[in-house]
Amino acid sequence: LLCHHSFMPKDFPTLQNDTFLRAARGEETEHVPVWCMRQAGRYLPEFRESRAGKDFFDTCRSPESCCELTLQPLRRFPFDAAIIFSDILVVPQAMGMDVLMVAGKGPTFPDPLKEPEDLQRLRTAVDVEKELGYVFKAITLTRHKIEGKVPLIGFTGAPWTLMAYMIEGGGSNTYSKAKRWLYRHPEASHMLLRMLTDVIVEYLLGQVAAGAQALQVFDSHAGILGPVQFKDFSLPYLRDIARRVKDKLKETGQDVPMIVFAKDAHYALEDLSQSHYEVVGLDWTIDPRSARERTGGKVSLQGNMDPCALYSPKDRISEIVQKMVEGFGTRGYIANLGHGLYPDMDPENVGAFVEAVHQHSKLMIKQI
Ligand SMILES: Cc1c2[nH]c(c1CCC(=O)O)Cc1[nH]c(c(CCC(=O)O)c1C)Cc1[nH]c(c(CCC(=O)O)c1C)Cc1[nH]c(c(C)c1CCC(=O)O)C2
Repeated sequence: LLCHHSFMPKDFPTLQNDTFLRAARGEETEHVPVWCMRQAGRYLPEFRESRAGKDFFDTCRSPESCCELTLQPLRRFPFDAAIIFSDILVVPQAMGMDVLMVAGKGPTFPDPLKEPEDLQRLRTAVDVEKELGYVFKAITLTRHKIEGKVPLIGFTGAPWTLMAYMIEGGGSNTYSKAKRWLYRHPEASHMLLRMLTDVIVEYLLGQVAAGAQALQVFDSHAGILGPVQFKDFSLPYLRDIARRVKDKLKETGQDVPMIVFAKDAHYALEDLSQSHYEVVGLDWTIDPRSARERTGGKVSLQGNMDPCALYSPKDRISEIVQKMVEGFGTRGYIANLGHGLYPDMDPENVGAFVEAVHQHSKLMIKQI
């Protein structure tokens, strides 16, 4: 990896707002930082216009488009972080699988993995620079164009979540095809999860070399696993990813905060808080105070307003935010939603959410 990226000085603009990075490390801040999952998304008319008539993954492969879409929400709202526009399914593509984005249906694999023999179809040694270099280019370009306003977050899907898509061939209610593998083909499952982990580690390191200042790992389908299967088929790989990325970055004196978001995995909160990630992301099914207790102040927390609370009138949003910030406390806390924004949400209410986080937290911090 070193020889590919050669760590050329990229002369990035100086970071002016490091609130998000400080909160990730549990340091003092003047306000609670805030960003939203899917902040670059279809709820913005300018996003819909930029995306109109273009294939989703073609857009992902255009660094200029990714840069523009990443910057759009920052022009409207004082978010404290940006997340690079891309998708978690670029990793299965890099391993040789076809993935299409079908309007009204979502991601679709025309030829999903059916049986363990199908693993032979996957590329074993993935050259991430060759297959995913377009993401690295998008990150470098965006890091320049963001002009140091806020940090840029890179991301990946977690091994279990990607495995689930590769076997299901798309979204599912039960994920029974993917879970069938876990019960019927545990060894092949572990082999696939190991293959994904190896690619993900290189992919995240490439994103940091390209300019990502924080990394989030999305285990969106963690909730479909129970505690026993999560411990066996997800947690070890999440830990391995953080450990290997951090060890490698340490060699070059870099320190990039990592966030793990295992949606609906409340049963795993204690384990997640001891899995080498600085930040644990939470969905809205977890009470802020109990999340603090259960993680014992070992990590920063991120989340977790129910996205649907954004359908409330603005004064109600402000009250909900106040309770949430009081529950988490202002230290070691990054405000976010418990999952992504939906396409029918009102941008004005997103603005009200951001403003409420800043307002309430500033007052609370002054009173400490
Ligand atoms: C599961 C998952 C995917 N992609 C992602 C996840 C993990 C987060 C989560 O749990 O939601 C991650 C993701 N996808 C996208 C981002 C960009 C950054 C951001 O959050 O603003 C991120 C971080 C863009 C996107 N990825 C997608 C869109 C919308 C489609 C479009 O722009 O045409 C965006 C903005 C498409 C996508 N891609 C995926 C789905 C389920 C969908 C929605 C399909 C649909 O509802 O029709 C897979």
